[in-house]
Amino acid sequence: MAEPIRVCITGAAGQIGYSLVYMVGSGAVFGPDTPVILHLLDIKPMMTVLNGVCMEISDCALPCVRDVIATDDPAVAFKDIESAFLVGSMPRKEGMERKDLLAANVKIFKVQGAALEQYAKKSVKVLVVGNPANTNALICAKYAPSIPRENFSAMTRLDQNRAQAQISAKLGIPVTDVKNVIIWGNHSSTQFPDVRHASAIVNGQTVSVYDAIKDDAFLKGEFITSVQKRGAAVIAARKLSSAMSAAKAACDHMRSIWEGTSEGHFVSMGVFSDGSYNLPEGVMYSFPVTIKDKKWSIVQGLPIDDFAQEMMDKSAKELCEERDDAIAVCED
Ligand SMILES: NC(=O)c1ccc[n+]([C@@H]2O[C@H](COP(=O)([O-])OP(=O)(O)OC[C@H]3O[C@@H](n4cnc5c(N)ncnc54)[C@H](O)[C@@H]3O)[C@@H](O)[C@H]2O)c1
Ligand SMILES: O=C(O)C[C@H](O)C(=O)O
Repeated sequence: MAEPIRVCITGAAGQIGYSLVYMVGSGAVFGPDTPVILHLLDIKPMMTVLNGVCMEISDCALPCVRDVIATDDPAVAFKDIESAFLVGSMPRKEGMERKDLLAANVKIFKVQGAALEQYAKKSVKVLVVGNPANTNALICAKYAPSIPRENFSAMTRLDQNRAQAQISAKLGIPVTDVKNVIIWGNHSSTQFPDVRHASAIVNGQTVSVYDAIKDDAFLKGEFITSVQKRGAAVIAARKLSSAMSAAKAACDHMRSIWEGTSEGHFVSMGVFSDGSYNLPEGVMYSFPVTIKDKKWSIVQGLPIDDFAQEMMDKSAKELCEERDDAIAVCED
């Protein structure tokens, strides 16, 4: 067996944490032959609950789990970690937008950025799940200046998975036969789920999703809005925000970083914008990326029509506003 990897999960006593600790412990992210030492962080009042989670991890008898450290101290939680899932923060309730969480959550990511700076390995890969995820990731990176900013990313993989699942249902094909669906922009209702560059295997042939569906009105209308509003639909139904699917997406995201993307495939994640596709720099924007040796590169040169550029710009504008609000909150 390989050397163990120290992996931190924040908000480990919460809903997403409950699914995520099991998935990471079962080898779904770093592989069945890589042992993990789980560093589980939550706040002091949740330590009894977290203790119960630890009992259950033990009772799962997971072969990959070498040790579990449960704590309310970021100094302990982030010590020498190589991978971090930053989940711990408040979820939205029915009727709220994710950016309504900014004032409550962004300071958590300021404090945790500073703690990562002090205690984590400089090579740590940090995935921000807590909402508003793109802007929280931006702030977290800002307060961890000695960790390369490319090591921070925000989760839009759940949106990608949702879009992929919708296309597979529409075409009546397995979800694995749909590839290269893109999520552009913010993990919010301004995101742009884009299938212009996606392909699918239909009757044994690889075809463009656009040509296979042949329904411009659906792809520019209902498809986009249903992905944009899926999180709210789950909250309306469950009275709680998505958890199992969010944990699965977080695992997919981190596994893509660890394993890389395969030839001809790309995935979407919120990363530092370098101004590609005429979008503003200095925000965490979800782009299609390929990944090799744990480093992502934005897929370049995709043809973008006027409809797409308008959608992409709208989400960029929202991210610039969120960034300015977040900086103001942190400097308060
Ligand atoms: N990016 C995405 O696709 C996506 C998907 C689903 C949920 N989310 C977000 O993930 C976050 C967590 O959702 P949940 O359903 O697990 O919420 P939850 O309330 O069930 O759990 C959150 C946990 O975080 C803990 N916590 C709060 N502040 C903390 C801190 N400073 N340090 C460590 N832990 C802290 C809480 O005590 C709680 O145990 C929310 O912000 C939610 O909106 C994002
Ligand atoms: O919608 C939410 O608030 C939770 C999460 O971001 C989701 O997309 O399900």
